[in-house]
Amino acid sequence: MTDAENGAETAATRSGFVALIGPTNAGKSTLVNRLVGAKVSIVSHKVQTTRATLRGIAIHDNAQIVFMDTPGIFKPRRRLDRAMVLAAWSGARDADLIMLLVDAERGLKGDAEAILEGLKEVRQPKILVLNKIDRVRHEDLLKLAAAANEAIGFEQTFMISATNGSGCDDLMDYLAKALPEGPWYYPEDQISDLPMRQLAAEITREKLFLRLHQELPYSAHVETEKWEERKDGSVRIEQVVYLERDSQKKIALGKGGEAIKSISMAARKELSEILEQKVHLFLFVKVRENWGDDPERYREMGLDYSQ
Ligand SMILES: Nc1nc2c(ncn2[C@@H]2O[C@H](COP(=O)(O)OP(=O)(O)OP(=O)(O)O)[C@@H](O)[C@H]2O)c(=O)[nH]1
Repeated sequence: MTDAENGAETAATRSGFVALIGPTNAGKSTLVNRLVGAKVSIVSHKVQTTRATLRGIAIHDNAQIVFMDTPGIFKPRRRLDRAMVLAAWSGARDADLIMLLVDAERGLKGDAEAILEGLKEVRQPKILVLNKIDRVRHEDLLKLAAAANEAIGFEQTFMISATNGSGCDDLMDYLAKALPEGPWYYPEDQISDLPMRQLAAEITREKLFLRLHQELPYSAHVETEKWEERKDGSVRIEQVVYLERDSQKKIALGKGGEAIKSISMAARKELSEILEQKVHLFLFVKVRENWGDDPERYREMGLDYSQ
C-alpha cells in the first residue's frame, strides 16, 4: 500500500548542515552522541587542523541533519592559530544553520565571549543552546540567555541537558523544520560508514600538518577513496592528499618520498590503534588547482565519501 492509499501525507524531505560551535568542554560530543543516537562521533579531536568535520548525522521526522564540527574557533594566539580560526569560520559560513553551544555553568567567559564576537560577522541563522542546565538555577539561565541574546539576535534559544536529554526533543523538532527542503545528502544505509572514512582522512591530514604545517596551505585536503575489509581481518585504506600546486606536492612527498612515508606510518599507527585491526594505508598525492577557492568544496567533502 502506498502512503497515498494509506491516507498518510508524504511530507517533503529536508536536509542540511548544522555547524556546531562552542568552547572546549561545552558538551558538543555528548550532545551529538545523544542526537545521533549512536556513538558515531568516536573521537574528540586532539589537534585543531580541521576545517569542517562531520560529527554525526541524525534523522528526525523527514529531515536529515548533518552536524559539522568547526574546531579552532577560539582566540587566536599565534600566526598559525589565526589561519585556523579563519578556516574554522569559513566552515561555519557554509552551513545552513549555526548552533552555538554554551556550558551554562561557565557562562560567557573566555572563549564563549570571543565566539560570540566572531558570530556577529556570520550571516547564517543562529540558535543558542545552553547546555548543562541540570547544574544551573533557572533564573541564572534566563540571565545568561538574555546576555547572549543582547550580543546577537538568535533565532531561538534552547535550554538542554545533553547528559539527561531534557530539552533535546524540542531542539531536534526545531532543527528538522528549520533546514531547507531537499533530498538527503547521504543514503541512509551508508551513514554508519561515513564517519570512519572521514575520521581516517582527518587523521592523515593531522599527520600531514604536524610534519609540514608551515609549508603547506590550509586548503590541503585528504579524502578516503577506498575502504576494503579483508578476509584476514585487516583493512586496506586508500587516500588521496589534494594540494594546489606541484611545488606543494614536492614538499609533501619529501626527498625520495621520505616525508609522505613518515606521514603514512604515523597515520597507519594511529588508525590501527583506533580500529583495533591491522591497517594497510596507501597515500596518493594529487594536485587539484583552485581547490581552495571552490565554493562547493565543503559539500563535496561530505559527498565524496559516499561515492
Ligand atoms: N552535568 C552535565 N555535564 C555535561 C552535560 N553535557 C556534557 N557534560 C559533560 O561535560 C564534559 C565535556 O563534554 P564533551 O561532550 O566532551 O564536550 P566537547 O564540547 O565535545 O569538548 P571538546 O571536544 O573538548 O571541545 C563531559 O564531562 C560531559 O560529561 C550536561 O548536560 N550536564
